[in-house]
Amino acid sequence: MLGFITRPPHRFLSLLCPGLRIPRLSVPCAQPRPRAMAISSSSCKLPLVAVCQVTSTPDKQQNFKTCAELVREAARLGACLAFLPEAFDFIARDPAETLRLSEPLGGRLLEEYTRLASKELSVSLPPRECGLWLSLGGFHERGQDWEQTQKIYNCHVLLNSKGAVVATYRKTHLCDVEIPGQGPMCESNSTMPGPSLESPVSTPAGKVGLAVCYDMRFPELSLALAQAGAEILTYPSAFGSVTGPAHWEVLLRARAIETQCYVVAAAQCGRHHEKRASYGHSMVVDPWGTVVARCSEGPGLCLARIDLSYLRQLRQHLPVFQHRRPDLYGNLGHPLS
Ligand SMILES: O=C(O)CNC(=O)[C@H](CS)NC(=O)CCC(=O)C(=O)O
Repeated sequence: MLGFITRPPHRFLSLLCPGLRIPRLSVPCAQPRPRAMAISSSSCKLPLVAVCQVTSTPDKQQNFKTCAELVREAARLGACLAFLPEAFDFIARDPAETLRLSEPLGGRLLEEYTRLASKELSVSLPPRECGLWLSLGGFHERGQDWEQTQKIYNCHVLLNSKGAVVATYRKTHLCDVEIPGQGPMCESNSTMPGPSLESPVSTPAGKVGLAVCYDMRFPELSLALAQAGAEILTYPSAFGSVTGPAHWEVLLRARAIETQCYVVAAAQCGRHHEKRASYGHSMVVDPWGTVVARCSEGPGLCLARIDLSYLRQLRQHLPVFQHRRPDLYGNLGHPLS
């Protein structure tokens, strides 16, 4: 069976999508393929997810336009769940601007996204089995304590296909780092750390565990989510351009291998303004650690199918969760409350 594990059949479903203007040809199952790429009709029924890559700027309206175009494209291509990166709403020039541009969850921007997610069901799209869910990976949220703290939360919001907020997770590890060559990041200047983890959420693609960007450096969090039932871990990001080449893919693949989850990482890319750029390289990693989809340079999206029977099989063949020794090192990532 090892051969099966190292070359899972769904590996061939990975799609490399060259940017926003995806040729229709890259739609899975939409065209004849060479034999090695053949997709059985049953794999066509596997849920398709879309990972969107953008370059947010301080211009909220323009950012929404770009994201909405990608989300519509994802829906048209048959995705049941689309992922947007951290700071999909905007990337500001300084903490004061970040605070000024922020909104509460009940504000206008989320209302627009609600309309976007739910509208996609009713307009003249081809009928789909699933609606379009949206992972909004890192909304600058004015929380209930805004008046007292004058600080925001970095909030990962999950909308269902009716546009309802089904889960929120507020980034718990804030990125206060000074990497030579990258410019200092001090997220806590404007942001409060979230108080708790969020239990994984059932979606049409599988059970999604919510995290944000810098959280990926803390395997305790991913283990906690996996032990709470996550099948897909999400790390919407705005990763730095120095740490990116060194750590991004290694961390994401490590999180996928050790939790035996799919890992979906929608990323910011390119130059946001004169002071800031991000690494890009949005990707989907399967539970074996294979990168099954990745975005090319610049704004765009890539697609991947989520095969939960493969995930379960892998967990049976390689039962690391049964081999843990909490008696030696404690129960890292103990179950969520
Ligand atoms: O600033 C905003 O508006 C949104 N937040 C972010 O972009 C955050 C904090 S500055 N970025 C990261 O966490 C990058 C982590 C990273 O690059 C690493 O772990 O190496």
